[in-house]
Amino acid sequence: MTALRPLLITAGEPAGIGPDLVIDLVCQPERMVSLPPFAVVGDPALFRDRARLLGVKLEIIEVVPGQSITPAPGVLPVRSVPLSAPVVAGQLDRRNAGYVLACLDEGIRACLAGEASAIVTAPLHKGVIIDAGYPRFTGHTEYLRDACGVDDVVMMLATENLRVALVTTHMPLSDVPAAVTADKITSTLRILHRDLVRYFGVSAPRIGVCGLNPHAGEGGHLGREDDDIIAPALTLLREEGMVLSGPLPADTAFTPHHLRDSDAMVAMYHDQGLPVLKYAGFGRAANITLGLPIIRTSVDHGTALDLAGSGRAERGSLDVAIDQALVMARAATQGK
Ligand SMILES: NC(=O)c1ccc[n+]([C@@H]2O[C@H](COP(=O)([O-])OP(=O)(O)OC[C@H]3O[C@@H](n4cnc5c(N)ncnc54)[C@H](O)[C@@H]3O)[C@@H](O)[C@H]2O)c1
Ligand SMILES: N[C@H](C(=O)O)[C@H](O)COP(=O)(O)O
Repeated sequence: MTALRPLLITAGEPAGIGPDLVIDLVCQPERMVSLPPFAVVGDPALFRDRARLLGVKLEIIEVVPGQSITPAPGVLPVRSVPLSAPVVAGQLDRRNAGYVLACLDEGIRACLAGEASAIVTAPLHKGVIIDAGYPRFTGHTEYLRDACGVDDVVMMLATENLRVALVTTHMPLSDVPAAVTADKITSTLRILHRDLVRYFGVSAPRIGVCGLNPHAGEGGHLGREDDDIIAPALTLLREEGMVLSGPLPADTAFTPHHLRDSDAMVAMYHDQGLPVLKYAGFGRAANITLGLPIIRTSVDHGTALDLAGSGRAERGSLDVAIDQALVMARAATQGK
């Protein structure tokens, strides 16, 4: 098997639990013997201070692009990006918003340059980045799309037996109906279909698609988008050979009856699909950005400022995100 290039993990919001999670990761001997080379992108001083707060003994080794070291328990390989301001665990500071984006930029650059096999992102705080002077920032997903120069990407979260992909992502609920266009639906489904085959080993994907309105519009009595926009888009894609069910009434789309026949379920908006996924597998799911020229996975949770530095943050989703990135990176290597 071809050796993978190093994996990069961005530590995300420095006042959140991202630093705690990567420190916890490298303290697990069984994880360290099973992982390929990796490095965390962030400020070494942040990890040193957080390890002290957590009462953890940590050796930090700074690595440069192209350098990889064999994972070892208690050793944190760091690709250094300097903080702009000192960090207090649990307290956001706008001055570090540029640092969070610089870490992300370094991960993207390294993946695009072929120096890294994938990027795994710990959570960032969208609000503090927007407040710091990046008004168009809405999340990693959209930032990665723009940084990688692609027209569209798909946010999919996956846990043991459920995959949920979204047509629309980070926008006010009031903007959703106008954003559910035929083009957006067809683009989402084409990206999802292609990446289920490419990265998830699903040779002939069966995809369920939720409607937008209650009871998928109740024949037009509870909204017209289901009949006028979603159904025709699905008809077009079926003519291309896709196996799709829907538009399904979203309230029953996630019942065993439908899930049994679906390799992924598509929701029209964030809180139509993600509460179901997080109910089914919070802490055991990964967030995957499909449609990028690079591989990116993330955790299923946010910055949890209330837990930063407490030692109570659970690492489960970071493990799943790392494992998912490695599966995808190996699939990409084999596909070449
Ligand atoms: N991948 C990402 O970058 C990502 C994902 C989700 C949310 N966020 C951002 O995080 C910020 C905070 O979001 P939120 O408060 O809605 O959600 P959150 O996930 O940070 O917190 C929700 C609840 O879950 C708990 N929790 C979260 N992660 C946990 C963990 N690993 N172990 C134990 N408990 C955990 C928190 O303590 C809190 O009670 C927002 O800015 C949001 O946009 C980022
Ligand atoms: N929608 C994601 C979730 O609820 O878990 C989260 O906000 C992260 O999104 P990005 O990966 O785009 O930052």
